[in-house]
Amino acid sequence: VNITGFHNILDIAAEHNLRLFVPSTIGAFGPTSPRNPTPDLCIQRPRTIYGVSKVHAELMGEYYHYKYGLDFRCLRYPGIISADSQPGGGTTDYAVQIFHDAIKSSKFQCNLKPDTRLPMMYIDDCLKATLDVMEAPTTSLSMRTYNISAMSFSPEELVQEIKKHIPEFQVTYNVDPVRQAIADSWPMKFDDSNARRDWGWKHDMDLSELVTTMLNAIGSDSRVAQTN
Ligand SMILES: NC(=O)C1=CN([C@@H]2O[C@H](COP(=O)(O)OP(=O)(O)OC[C@H]3O[C@@H](n4cnc5c(N)ncnc54)[C@H](O)[C@@H]3O)[C@@H](O)[C@H]2O)C=CC1
Ligand SMILES: CC(=O)[C@H](N)C(=O)O
Repeated sequence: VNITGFHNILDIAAEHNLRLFVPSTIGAFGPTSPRNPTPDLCIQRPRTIYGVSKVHAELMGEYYHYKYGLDFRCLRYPGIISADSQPGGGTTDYAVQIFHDAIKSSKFQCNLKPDTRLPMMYIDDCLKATLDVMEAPTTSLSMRTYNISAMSFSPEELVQEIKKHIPEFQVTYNVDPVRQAIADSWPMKFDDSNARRDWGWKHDMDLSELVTTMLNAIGSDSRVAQTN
């Protein structure tokens, strides 16, 4: 999807003079990238095929832009958190599963170390940034691939915020060495100053409001399910 399928998309977009958006990720960086903060432009040697495919997408999109004039736009998303979809097994998805388990049982087993800091963002901010960059005037874009950021937190910080709502909430840590190694190679904090300067990016939701929003959304879904 990120490589062969993407080549097809590039050719179709160039042929039909389309404006093309491609999501990249914090995973497009690796252990030799600066991590705190990680700027837009720095070394990118990810050690996952996911990250390699995303760097490929960023570079191919920018090649088509400079070579063929394709209006390619790309955002590096942090871990995206929403109540609308089940976690898909990603390295940041502990930060989605934790809310479901907190509501269901007030217990959660975390697969990352308590101090593993990663950039995160609520889905509404992700969608806002995507629409904003797609509607930005071309003349405002000094780059074609931008970091965007909202918050960075660790599992222990997230747990403390959830405990403000569910004091009995209990967490145990059963670290998954594969996901921990990936997380330890990713940015801890994003520098998104270029996006904020060029096209006015600004996030709306911080950690405290994220926890309130997610617990309310999943809590109400759970009550509806019980009623049904
Ligand atoms: N969820 C996250 O935290 C982050 C996501 N991203 C990127 O955002 C994009 C979307 O991610 P998610 O929504 O989390 O993924 P997801 O796995 O939840 O959704 C992917 C969707 O694409 C569909 N799909 C798969 N193959 C397809 C194909 N050949 N043709 C058409 N549709 C196809 C799937 O049915 C699914 O609905 C991905 O490129 C991912 O790398 C980047 C950073 C963070
Ligand atoms: C941050 C990502 O790109 C992905 N969702 C993951 O958590 O692995």
